[in-house]
Amino acid sequence: MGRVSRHLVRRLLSVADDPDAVVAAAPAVAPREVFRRFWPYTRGGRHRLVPVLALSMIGPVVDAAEIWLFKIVVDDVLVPRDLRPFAWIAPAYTGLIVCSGVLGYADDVLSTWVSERFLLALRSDVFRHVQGLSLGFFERRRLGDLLSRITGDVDAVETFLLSGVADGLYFVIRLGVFLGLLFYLQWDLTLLALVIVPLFWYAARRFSRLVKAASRERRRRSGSISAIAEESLGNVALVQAYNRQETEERRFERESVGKFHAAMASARVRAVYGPVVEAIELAGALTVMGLGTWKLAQGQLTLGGLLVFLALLGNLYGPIRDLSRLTTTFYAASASAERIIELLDQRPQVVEAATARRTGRARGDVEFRGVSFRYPGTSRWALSDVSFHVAPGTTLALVGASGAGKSTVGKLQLRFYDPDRGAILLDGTDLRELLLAELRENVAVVLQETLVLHGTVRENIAYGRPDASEADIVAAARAADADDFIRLLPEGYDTVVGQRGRTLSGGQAQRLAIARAMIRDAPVLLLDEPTTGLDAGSGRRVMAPLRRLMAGRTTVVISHNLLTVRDATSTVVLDHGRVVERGTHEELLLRGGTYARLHRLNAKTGRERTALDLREVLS
Ligand SMILES: Nc1ncnc2c1ncn2[C@@H]1O[C@H](COP(=O)(O)OP(=O)(O)OP(=O)(O)O)[C@@H](O)[C@H]1O
Repeated sequence: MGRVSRHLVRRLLSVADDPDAVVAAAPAVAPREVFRRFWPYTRGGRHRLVPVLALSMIGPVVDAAEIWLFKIVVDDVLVPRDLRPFAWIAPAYTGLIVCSGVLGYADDVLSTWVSERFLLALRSDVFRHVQGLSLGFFERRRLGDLLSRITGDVDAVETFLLSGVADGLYFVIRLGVFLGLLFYLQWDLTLLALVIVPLFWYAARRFSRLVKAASRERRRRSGSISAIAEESLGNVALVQAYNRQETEERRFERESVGKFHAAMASARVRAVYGPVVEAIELAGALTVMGLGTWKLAQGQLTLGGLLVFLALLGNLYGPIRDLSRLTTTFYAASASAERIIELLDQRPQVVEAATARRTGRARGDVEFRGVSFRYPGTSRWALSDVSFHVAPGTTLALVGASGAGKSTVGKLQLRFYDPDRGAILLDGTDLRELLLAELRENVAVVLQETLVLHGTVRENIAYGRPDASEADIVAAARAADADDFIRLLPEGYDTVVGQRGRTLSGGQAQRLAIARAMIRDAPVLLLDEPTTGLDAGSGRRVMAPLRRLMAGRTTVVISHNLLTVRDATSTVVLDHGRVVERGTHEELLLRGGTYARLHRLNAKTGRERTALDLREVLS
């Protein structure tokens, strides 16, 4: 091929590059590795693979028998014009068709069962794995892309491993049956027919590489499309309030167009591949036909024999062509497999020690001992040498300007991350030596963002303790001052609150979260700005239930709200990740440091304070 035409072909089949990708392509993985990784998921259905294969063997045998009957029709009925053999040929034909119908049905049902079982096992495992990853992973990844991998890409792995392999074996069996028959009929013609096989393989290899590139791009774009849809629709209020619909549409369209181009590139590859394969096939058939006709003229072959040979040849080239086409399908599916493998290769940053201890219910003694922490991939210390101690049943308030590291303390307390230096202790035991589930059982959280699930009010409260009784739920709601408003909802405790509690007010959602923490009845309580986002009235209303919740528990409260901070047994002031002051409210005021300054500032701004001031100024 000349240089110009080679360049033309490359352009025709190339996939456009995208320098500012929303979702990056997963690293390439060799097909053998893909098999090694996913073969174990066939465990549940492996015993049924044997009948599936046995059934797929019968198909080609039936087809071969049909062609053989055709030979008999030509040589024994048509050429001698003798109708007698037809009396047994007709029922034999019918029998074969019925037989292949029944077996085809069994094959379909069984192979679908095996595939779906595989998908069931793989999808559940991928979900379980992703759910077990640390918070840090989710803070860096795009949710939409994860969803696209768990749904779309998992399906493609099935193609790679089961349908693909089953089809491959089926084609090999067909190939074997027809090749055997052809050799039996005319070994020299058969050898001649096989001359083109290397050409098939060469074409398949060249094309499959192009198909893989296009498929990778398609899957990556699918991930980007889901990611953008999830982000735009998930923040629809922001998008609409700021009239950003057009920008979002453009972003969405850019990825959709990218997917379109990738799909077109893939179609072009396949469209070129089809005729190339046909040309190779034709070359083989013509050569065979030439030699066959010469043999017919020489009387070495009957007409029926030649016709059957050509019919069988079509059946031989079929599976060869299908096998080579299968390699392109394989490569396309392996692009998806790579995206799943990349997910499965993610290790949780926080791992439970093999020697993790069972502690049962903690007393609630919390200590940070010289804790320093940097978020993965960042160079700034979010916390530097932070130490404090909270005795059981007491309250520690964490205050400081925005970005000082307060929420980070909460994340470390829940062991969403491990400190780089120092240790966090619960009842004197390093958190890294505790069972993760047990640690979290001992800590209840109420966060600034309202964590409300799509479900009924009852389900949302019982999320804190799934075995809670109806009486427990109502008691928790009462203690959280939520019972009154819940009863006024259209269906009371059975009212469905939208995702993230969209059908509730901020204060109501917060009280629901308090009820959930209440029902959990954990010895340690973590409150991250529980009154932020609420107006003065709602904030005050939440205070009483909060106090009830805090009573008798070790509480770490991150707050800008004077009411919560004043109640605290002691207060720690953080600045740029360091503890700059500590003491009680009065001590800190007397000291005249940061706390006192912030307090004075707040007194000045008084009622006019805005949400922004609240982040900078302690109230
Ligand atoms: N997931 C993250 N990855 C990287 N850096 C982070 C991450 N989360 C927080 N940070 C950084 O760590 C620092 C401390 O953040 P943190 O959320 O603890 O502050 P904060 O005191 O709770 O602030 P605020 O009062 O505004 O909630 C900030 O500089 C922030 O940019």
